[in-house]
Amino acid sequence: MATPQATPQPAQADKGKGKELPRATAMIVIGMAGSGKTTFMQRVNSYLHSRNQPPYVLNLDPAVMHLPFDANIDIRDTVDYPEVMKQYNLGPNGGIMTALNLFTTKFDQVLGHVENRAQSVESVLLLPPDPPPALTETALTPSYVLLDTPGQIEIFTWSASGSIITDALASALPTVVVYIIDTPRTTAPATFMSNMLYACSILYKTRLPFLLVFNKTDVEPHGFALEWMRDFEKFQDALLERRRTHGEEDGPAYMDSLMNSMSLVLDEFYKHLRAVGVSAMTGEGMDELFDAVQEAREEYERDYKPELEKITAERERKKEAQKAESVTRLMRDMKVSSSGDSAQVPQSELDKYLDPSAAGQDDDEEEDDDEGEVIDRSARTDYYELPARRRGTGPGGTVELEDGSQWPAP
Ligand SMILES: Nc1nc2c(ncn2[C@@H]2O[C@H](COP(=O)(O)OP(=O)(O)OP(=O)(O)O)[C@@H](O)[C@H]2O)c(=O)[nH]1
Repeated sequence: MATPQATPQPAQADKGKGKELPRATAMIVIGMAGSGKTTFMQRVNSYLHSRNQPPYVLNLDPAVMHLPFDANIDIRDTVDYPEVMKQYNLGPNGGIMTALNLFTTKFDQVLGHVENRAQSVESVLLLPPDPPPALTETALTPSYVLLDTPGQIEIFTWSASGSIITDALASALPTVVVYIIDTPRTTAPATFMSNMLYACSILYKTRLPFLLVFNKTDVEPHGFALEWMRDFEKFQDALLERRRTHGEEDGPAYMDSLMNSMSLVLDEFYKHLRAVGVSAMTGEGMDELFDAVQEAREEYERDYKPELEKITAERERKKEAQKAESVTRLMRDMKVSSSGDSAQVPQSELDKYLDPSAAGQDDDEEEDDDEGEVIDRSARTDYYELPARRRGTGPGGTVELEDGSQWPAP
């Protein structure tokens, strides 16, 4: 039977394979509005807590009013979404996009927190001085990093910040894209096809291991979807049947021939996909989900990691070349200025070329930076003294540990 502890300890599982993979697996949860992402996050979160494996949770939706689970890092702590809308005169979607862009500029800090917690040894350094006895080091070293994304799917999947966040995370941790589908709303062949095309576009954009999660199976079992994915003739039969029973209701008849052709094209795509059915509401299918995540992690290690390493090396090479070019340009400019033909290069300019991180760091700017600091709520030394409400424990049901602290109930 599948359990989340299937994630191997790096010391054993990855020994002898070059650089050790972090113990944690990142799950980026993406889905159409209303597909059940938040409920799914809550379910996965409480499932892992019930197995004494609290995940490390990131909320990237700045507009969410209420989070029914604890988030270690919450975009709302760093970016004030209503203020962003007001200041930049934006509507709700523009506001979410801008808030995400602003947060992305701080994502190196987020990665710092995540990487520290994902490595078992370093995580000890982040433990509060008196962690409750019920929470052992293993429990505080997450095996899973969960990332909840904004409800408006395109804001994450088709924005530069979404790509930056995905790429950065994938270069730090084994990462899996979890695509949530609202099963009851996918029973019409046309809707199913649209959803699959969207999934296909995300897969090709991220190039990461991909997992289709048919949610709400308590309302509609996902068997029909698996059948359509396995056998395109079954999908084409369903299309014919739908046309017979619904007539032109789903659109003009020529759409059917388009979908017929697409089902053939997507046949190859389906072969590379893992699909599971879950009910975020009842908790059904969680074991199969973690089996599939474990398989996806192995795929990351086998196929994606070597590719990523190649890209990273190439990027480093380009950066070095750019740096060398800047220095050459600077030296040329300095020669001109020392001959008295133009103004001297100010020291601050020199600093910029020689150490870009040191450029323009006066006291005021440092203060501004502190304002947008990314907060790891769980790494605060006074974390356990904070009232449960401040720690984000929502009313979605909690369990009390031996020391009296609250965690989301399974
Ligand atoms: N029956 C059933 N309902 C579900 C399930 N998962 C989610 N829902 C319901 O679906 C609705 C949407 O769920 P959310 O978790 O808010 O969906 P979301 O994708 O986060 O929504 P946005 O944040 O708007 O994108 C809610 O009414 C949930 O109660 C499930 O497994 N079964």
